[in-house]
Amino acid sequence: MRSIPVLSDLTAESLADFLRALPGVDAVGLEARAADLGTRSIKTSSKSWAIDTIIKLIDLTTLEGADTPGKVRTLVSKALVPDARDLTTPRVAAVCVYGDMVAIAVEALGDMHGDPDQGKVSVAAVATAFPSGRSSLAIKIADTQEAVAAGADEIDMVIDRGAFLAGDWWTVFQQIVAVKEACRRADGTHAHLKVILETGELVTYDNVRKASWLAMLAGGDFIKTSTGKVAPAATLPVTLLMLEAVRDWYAATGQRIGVKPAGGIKTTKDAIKYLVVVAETVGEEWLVPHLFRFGASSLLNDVLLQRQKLASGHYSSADYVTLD
Ligand SMILES: O=C[C@H](O)COP(=O)(O)O
Repeated sequence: MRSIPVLSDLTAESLADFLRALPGVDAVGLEARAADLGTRSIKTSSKSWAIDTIIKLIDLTTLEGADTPGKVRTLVSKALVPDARDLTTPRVAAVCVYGDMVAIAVEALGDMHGDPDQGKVSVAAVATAFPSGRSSLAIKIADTQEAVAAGADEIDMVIDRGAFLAGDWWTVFQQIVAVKEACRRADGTHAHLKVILETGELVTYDNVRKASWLAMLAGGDFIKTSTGKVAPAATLPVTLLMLEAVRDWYAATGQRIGVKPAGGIKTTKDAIKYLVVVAETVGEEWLVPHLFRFGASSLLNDVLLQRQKLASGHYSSADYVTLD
């Protein structure tokens, strides 16, 4: 890996040179590595640890046009107390909502609003004309600033896939830089920026690798696979590829970037595969809320069923957890 260019030194040309020089992805090798890691089993004694780790890493998500304040308050209740019959169940990392629902989520969290590494629950807001990303930069910046002003701790922005696929990497880069700046608060701190690549629209693994590096070069704190609105959403090979980019970035810069697979992860079994891929690629130290998240709307329900089964030896009745 060549040395990493400094953000302020980058130009359209040097960015393009850097991205073009990234090695091509061996698709067969990548998929074989992901398949191999995905079939590894974990010890029964590790299952309880895995289940609680998954819960602590979930961004519990509702991103529907029909979201109401009541639905967001219910989501927050579930984030805080995932299982009212077992108060040893950990909290999720964050709730993830549209920007206009941030204030509702913040209010509902009250004193428990805060850093998931401290056992509290953050508020993540999707922004920048989610999910399409089709609006002017001014609108994207305003969208971000409004969510941050309302109390969002994290901004999940979408990249401009149209610009990316047209080869206009510089526009994508500049937009991420501008949105990162819009994440800044008056006190100098900034909301964490997750950059959604929407890998299901990027066509090739080479593009996923380029977009990952582009997002990191532009200052993204996290790289996230998908909006959940486009198929395919998160896959194991794509997540592995993004983790490898993060690993190489860390080796070159000493800076740890987070990864968030999102969309379509619904079962504990699948989530455990992701834990194995993380542990084997970047190490278990990445399995903390500020470095890894699952973006998921229904995964928590399955994880709670598995947790109850592990504790009691049998499944609880089907209506034990909420299914929406
Ligand atoms: O970012 C999270 C996704 O929108 C959730 O997708 P999902 O409903 O398939 O779990």
